[in-house]
Amino acid sequence: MLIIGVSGGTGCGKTTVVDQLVADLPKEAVSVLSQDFYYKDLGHMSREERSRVNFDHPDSIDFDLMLSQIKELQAGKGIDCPCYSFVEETRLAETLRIEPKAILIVEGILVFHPPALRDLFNLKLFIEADTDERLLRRMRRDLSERGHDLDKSIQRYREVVKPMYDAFVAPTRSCADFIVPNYDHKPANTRWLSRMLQSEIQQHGVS
Ligand SMILES: Nc1ncnc2c1ncn2[C@@H]1O[C@H](COP(=O)(O)OP(=O)(O)O)[C@@H](O)[C@H]1O
Ligand SMILES: Nc1ccn([C@@H]2O[C@H](COP(=O)(O)O)[C@@H](O)[C@H]2O)c(=O)n1
Repeated sequence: MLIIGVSGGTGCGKTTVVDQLVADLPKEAVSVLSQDFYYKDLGHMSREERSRVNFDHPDSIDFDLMLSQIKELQAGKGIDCPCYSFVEETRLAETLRIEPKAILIVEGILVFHPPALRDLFNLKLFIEADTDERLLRRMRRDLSERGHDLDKSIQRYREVVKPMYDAFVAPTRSCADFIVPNYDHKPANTRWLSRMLQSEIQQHGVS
């Protein structure tokens, strides 16, 4: 199994780039894991308490579970991974079945932070967009999809998102094999990677 890590700051376009790659590859050959699936279960907290959690700090993610599930996939076993609601800000009761395939893409702002996870990747991509553009994309998404209001979104960005990006995300840029630009209305070029992965699949099969 080839494991590809995709990281970069919030709003840089990780999901967009991963979707592009998945669309270019046979669906039986690729599965995707998002770091977001592994936000810790905060079901024991009130909505008010959850809204004060720092969701950009590595401690907010259950990296132990994430690592053990990736290792299960590597061992050829399917996993039931947790599902997360951004609106409820906690884990949902349902799980998502993911089967092992030839290529596993793992994406998230902090996936290059824990050395044990970083070292599992055969290829590391860091997606890059201007900071102001990332902020604008994020605000639009927070308001339209994640149930945040404007004040909450601005406050979180100032107090948590930006300082945590500087402390935990930006320093991992240098460990990436490739920096992939994804500027405003200039979609990232991922054709080179799709071609490389297609030839890998042809040589080694889909599972
Ligand atoms: N090159 C681009 N130009 C304009 N908007 C983009 C571009 N890439 C992504 N977006 C938009 O920005 C938002 C955040 O992108 P997304 O892929 O979800 O980022 P991430 O997963 O890194 O947080 C989405 O609404 C997406 O459609
Ligand atoms: N309840 C939550 C949990 C996380 N976030 C934000 O999501 C960002 C990471 O996801 P991306 O798709 O943007 O990479 C992270 O910056 C958290 O602040 C949230 O808003 N609410």
